[in-house]
Formats: sequence, C-alpha cells, structure tokens
Amino acid sequence: MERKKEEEVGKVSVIETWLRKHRLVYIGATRHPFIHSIRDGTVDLSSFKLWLEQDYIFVRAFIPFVASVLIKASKESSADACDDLEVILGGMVALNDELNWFKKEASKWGVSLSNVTPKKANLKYCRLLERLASPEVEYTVAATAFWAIETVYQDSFAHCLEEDSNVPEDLKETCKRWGNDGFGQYCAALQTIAERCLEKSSEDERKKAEVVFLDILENEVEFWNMSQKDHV
Ligand SMILES: Cc1ncc(CN)c(N)n1
Repeated sequence: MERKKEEEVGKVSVIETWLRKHRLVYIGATRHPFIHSIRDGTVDLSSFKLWLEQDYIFVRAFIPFVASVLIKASKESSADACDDLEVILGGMVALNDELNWFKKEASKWGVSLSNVTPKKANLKYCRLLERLASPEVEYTVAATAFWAIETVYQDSFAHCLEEDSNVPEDLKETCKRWGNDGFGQYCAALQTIAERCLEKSSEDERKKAEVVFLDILENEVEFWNMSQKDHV
C-alpha cells in the first residue's frame, strides 16, 4: 500500500530515504530513555538540572554555527535561497529566546549557569559544530546539519506532549519549548531547505551530508546519555 502510494506520487525524498535507512539511530536519538523519563514523569531532577546547564553551553556554541549557515545562505545565488535567509534569521531570533528561557528556567530550579564545566560529550558535540561552521563546509551539508539538530529536539519533546504522557507540571514548559506546533513548522521549513539543496547537490555532497546527519544523531544520543544519572 505504502509502495503504491509512492509510485503514484513520485519518488521518495532524500531525507525520507535516510530516515528509513537509519531508522534505529533516529529512534535512538528521539526516543531516548532520558526523554522517556520526562514523558512518564520518572525523570531524576538532578539529571534534568545537569541537562539544563549543559544544554545552555551547547546553545551558546550553536549560535555561531547558525550564523555560519546564514552567511552561506546569503552567498547562494538561486532565487529560492532568498526565502532561506528569512527562515534562518527567524531561527537566530528563536535562539535568543532559547537562551533567555534557559536563564529563566535555571533560576526556577536554583541552577547557576555561570562557571559550568562542559562535559566530554558536550565538548565533542560543540567541536563538531565548530567544524561544521567552517567556510569549507558546503551550504547543503550545513543546512542538513541545522535541520537535524533542531528536529531531534522537536521530535523528542513533541513525543512528551502526546495525550498519554505523564509529564510533571513543572516540566511541561520545557516540553512545549521544542514540542510546540510553531517549532514543528520551523523544523519543516528547515527540512524543505535541506531537501531542496540535497536534490540539487552532487552525489559526493549528498554522501557528506548523510555522514553528518548520522554524526549528529550519535552526538544527540551521547548528549542525552551524559544527562542521565550515573553517567560517567
Ligand atoms: C543538544 C541540543 N540539540 C538541539 C537543541 C535545539 N536547539 C538543543 N538545545 N540542544
């Protein structure tokens, strides 16, 4: 039935092909035990606070990466890329809100965000962001990475907002931050950008983007692992 539908509507997109091919890794990143524990209300609060302080550091490192994507978009000559600028700029604005949200949330939980030492998994992920921000990295690869990073959070936290979930009242704001419909639409817009670039790109560039996509999923899993209690 599925196959018939595909034949009727045309070929499967590059991203859809990857999501099918790497389904288990994607599920690992978006249905992690840490996310399950938020969803079912069993989350250990010290783990949550640890995630909060580490993610604040990550978001600060994410901003220059997003700025690099914006610069790459501005150098694209195609007419479609004009719209990309607006979406990416909107993402920068959202990140400013995200940083402010972290500060507010940290004070709610009595967490200090100054002098936080980044953990190994966080440092590794931030280093990947730095490499991806390099001018040598093609727009297609950077745009794919951007989409993947935002989508893992969107998909994970939207899962926590489903009807049968049991998220504690004081963690609902966190889930809504990334699981809300607006953030979902933003991720869909990022996917459209990445997909358009991937469709036009060379086989070599597409391969590089797929490797980066997988690298991001693995880093997201390690990031969740790091946040869990008893993680060394
Ligand atoms: C690790 C991680 N990945 C993604 C996001 C979503 N901006 C985030 N805040 N942190």
